[in-house]
Amino acid sequence: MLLRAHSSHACARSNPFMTMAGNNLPALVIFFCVIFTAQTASSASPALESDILLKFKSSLINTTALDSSWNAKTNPCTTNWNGVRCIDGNVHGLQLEGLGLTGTIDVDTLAGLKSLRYISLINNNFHSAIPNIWKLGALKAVYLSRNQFYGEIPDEFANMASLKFLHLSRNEFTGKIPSSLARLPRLLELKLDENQFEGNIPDFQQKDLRKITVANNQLVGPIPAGLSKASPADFEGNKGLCGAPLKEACPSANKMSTTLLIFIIVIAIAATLLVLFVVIIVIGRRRTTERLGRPSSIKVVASEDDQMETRSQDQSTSSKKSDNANKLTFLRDDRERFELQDLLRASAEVLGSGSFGSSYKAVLASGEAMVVKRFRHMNKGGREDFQEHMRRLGRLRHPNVLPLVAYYYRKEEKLLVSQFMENGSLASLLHSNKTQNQQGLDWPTRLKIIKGVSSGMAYLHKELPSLSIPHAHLKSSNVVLNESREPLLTDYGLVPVINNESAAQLMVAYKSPEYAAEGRVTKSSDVWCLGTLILEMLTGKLPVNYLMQGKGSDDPDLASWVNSIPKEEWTKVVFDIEMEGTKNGKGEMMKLLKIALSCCEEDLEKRLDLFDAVEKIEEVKERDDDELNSKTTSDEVSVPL
Ligand SMILES: Nc1ncnc2c1ncn2[C@@H]1O[C@H](COP(=O)(O)OP(=O)(O)OP(=O)(O)O)[C@@H](O)[C@H]1O
Repeated sequence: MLLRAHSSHACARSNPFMTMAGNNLPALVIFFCVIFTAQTASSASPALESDILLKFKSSLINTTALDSSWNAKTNPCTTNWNGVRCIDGNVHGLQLEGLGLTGTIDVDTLAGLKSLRYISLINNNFHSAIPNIWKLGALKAVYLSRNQFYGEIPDEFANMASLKFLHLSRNEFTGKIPSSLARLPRLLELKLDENQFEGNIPDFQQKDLRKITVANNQLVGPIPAGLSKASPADFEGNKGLCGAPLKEACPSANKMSTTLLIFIIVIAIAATLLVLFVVIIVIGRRRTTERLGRPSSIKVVASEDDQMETRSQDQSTSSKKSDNANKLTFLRDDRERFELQDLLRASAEVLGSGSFGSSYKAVLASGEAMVVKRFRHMNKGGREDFQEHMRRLGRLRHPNVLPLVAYYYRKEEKLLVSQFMENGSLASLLHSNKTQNQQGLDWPTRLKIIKGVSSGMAYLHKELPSLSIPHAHLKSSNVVLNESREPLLTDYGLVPVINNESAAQLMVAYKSPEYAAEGRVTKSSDVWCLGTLILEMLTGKLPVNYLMQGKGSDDPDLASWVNSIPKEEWTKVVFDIEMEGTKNGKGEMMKLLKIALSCCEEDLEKRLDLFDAVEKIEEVKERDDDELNSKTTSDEVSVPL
């Protein structure tokens, strides 16, 4: 309607016949105007969205990053307007991060985008009061962190019934935390840290609220009981806060009541018992260490297990069950077996502490090196479900999938054992500082690794079709390289045994845009991880945001970073300088870059399917393509995606 009115108006204004001829309009002009009006009305939706976006942009300042793609003559959803995300041809999200934007955020204009569900303006230079985003009642996610928004936030969120994610970290907000936030029915994540909020924390009771951080503000008073199980770090830096999960108890208003006194006595007794218990454990550990004759990091595992063993030796009535308790369960018949004790006796070295626990390298007496990874968050389902799933993983055989050799089950902790790969992880090869003699990874090697990884992924998706997401944790530290630098996937297929909450917090597929927007991962989330891994290999940049589990960094993901650079500059800016030695092949790199971007499409319907992605990756050649370069510059290569 709006557009139709505009068009008629424009027709009337711009046509000299109409003003000059008054009521005697020539029939041709009327005909032309009717046709023009009807045509523009029939294509109302996309044109209207471009008008709205351009109006929104007109109140922003410093929009150079948008100027080249935000073009009135094009459709924002079919011509990739920078930062505009679409679903079904309608604008679904605005992701304008790290672009140096400032000026006014015209929320009233955005209200015209009926499909808009999320807006991210992270890391810009906005310096104003908070925009009245509560007028956009259908938003699911609002990210305004790392700007200079200031002042009090009005208590106006009551109508945002769909809001799941609100990030306002690192601004200059003052005043109270709006209590209407505590009543939002679908809120999952609220980040208010590093502002100057004062007063009490409202009584958040939403049972689905899985993350709230108010660290480094000026809040006071007791932390509401509903948040007592959150991490203490999320409340630190507020001098006046007290109560769990912080250590500072809240002072009582009256005299200390008898109940409190009894409570303190009970705590004191419990603490004494705890100290005694710790002393016994320490003595036990010393005995174990003395018995084995050397200190080693894997003893952390060993000490508990050895105690179990000592206990079972002491108890002459030990049952068969407790005999089995110290046994490794092997998943393969095609290799020599060893005992848990062999691993414990072996010389051990800590490889690293990952998100789930530590990994150790243990060299057996035979000289073979194994990796033992401890998992602490593997309690989903019972022992039988766990064993069944391990057997399933143990049956997998593929040159790019590191076989699971054995496992050890205890309720509190599990150990997974696999073979150690001498060439280490792809992450360390890509990102560790190189000595003068060490060469970086050249283009053919990178392409070989990407092909191997995608082939392993296709195999997992084929063999584990019933898993909601067959890998779920694909990242460069979970790709290890054998002696010929063939890649092997690790830490795959674990979603059925990892606790839901830990999976959501720790696994990289849960950092995908669909999880942020809709709280779900799918098989396509693996494709997003594959795309991100390829971008990491092509750019040499770490995907910091998800590797840090969203902590301490609001950096854009790699795909958004690449998309924020004008296409003409991709060959100069995007590719890792370590591949500079590659004389030709830029066209092939460009093909792979485009495939990776299609794997990282936010719109699940547009994102490549895993098998299609793998097929396209297979088609990229390792050739040194003189022929290709003589015909076309790398920027002109068009990929049929
Ligand atoms: N089989 C292996 N051979 C050689 N290095 C390995 C092997 N398995 C793991 N590593 C390396 O050991 C280090 C620690 O691995 P670990 O899996 O504990 O943590 P991570 O991969 O960094 O994180 P996450 O726990 O999220 O998977 C990593 O650098 C990893 O690449």
